[in-house]
Amino acid sequence: MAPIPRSTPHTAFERLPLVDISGLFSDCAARRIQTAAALGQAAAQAGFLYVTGHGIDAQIIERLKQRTAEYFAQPLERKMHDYIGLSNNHSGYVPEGEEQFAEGSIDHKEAFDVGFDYLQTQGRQPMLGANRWPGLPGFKEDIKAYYDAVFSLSLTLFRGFALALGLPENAISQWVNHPPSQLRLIHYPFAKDAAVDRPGIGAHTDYECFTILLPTAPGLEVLNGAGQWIDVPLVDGAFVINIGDMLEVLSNGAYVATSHRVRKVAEERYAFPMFCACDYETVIEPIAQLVNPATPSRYGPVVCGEHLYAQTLQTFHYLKQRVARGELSLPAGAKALSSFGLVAKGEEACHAPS
Ligand SMILES: O=C(O)CCC(=O)C(=O)O
Ligand SMILES: [Fe+2]
Repeated sequence: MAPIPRSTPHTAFERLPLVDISGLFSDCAARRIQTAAALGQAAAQAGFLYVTGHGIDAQIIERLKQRTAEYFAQPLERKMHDYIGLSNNHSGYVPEGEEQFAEGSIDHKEAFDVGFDYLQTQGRQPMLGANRWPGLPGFKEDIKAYYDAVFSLSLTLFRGFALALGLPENAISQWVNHPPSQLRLIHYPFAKDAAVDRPGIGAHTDYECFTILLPTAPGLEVLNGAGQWIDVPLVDGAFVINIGDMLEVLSNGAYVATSHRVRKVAEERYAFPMFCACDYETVIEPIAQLVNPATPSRYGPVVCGEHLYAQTLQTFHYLKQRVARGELSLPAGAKALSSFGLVAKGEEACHAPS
């Protein structure tokens, strides 16, 4: 799908807006609506914002950071026991170079991908099943505690975005029961004397509805409406939220997926994006109430899980090999990479995985 003009262009913001979302947890509908309006305004103007008042326990966050640092400090051969290519549902360790968006471009990062941990046998999908957990003591418990906390926050945000779009509060969250939403634990090593100066992650938009990101150091940059890359410094106690391709489609372009990238790190850095999707079989297309003669439908439908899987099949080495060997094939009508969202002109266009 060719990029289309934005209905709501991003502004030339110089810093990300900050929204205190504590009002979304209120029993008072008027307060929820008021807070949702602030959330919607930031989503429309920048597509990227800080949120405070999210209610996630600081200890859960501390333990996530600690377990992640312990995990990546292990020798490579140990981490390769958890190699993502050994899983049936795309969870596990992602070594540097495993994921490639364009020939020759390798991001300087390693990751561990954690899925919804869907334990039922019925309804399993390529990106929805039981996680491949490493044996490291405490890892599963502490990472799962963070996943569950952020998943619950995502439901509150789904309701907030629905309200902000003038829809019933459950208009989107009704499709979020056991989605292929992935939490990535990312490690950007700092190699002061590295011969090759490689960026952390090239410019991209995220595939899903939105991402709840926790970074541990600066390095993230976001493209504003004037085409400038804006720094995202850390704000104590805040998460960074960004709109992804699928909320752009559901909102019929009211919110636009914002391009972002991670520059070459100046210190060791970790980042924890939680990519918030809808259930696998959800048809992602502009929500009917947002389509009218003044704002006709701007996007065709895609099936949520199939779209994520198709993008992943085209970027992960182990999956590309399985496709090449004829063991797997792209879902019918799969879109090429970078089919949604608007990426920086002249930048290598790529999408982050999910
Ligand atoms: O490391 C970060 O701050 C952002 C990571 C990111 O954009 C991604 O994984 O999609
Ligand atoms: Fe991203």
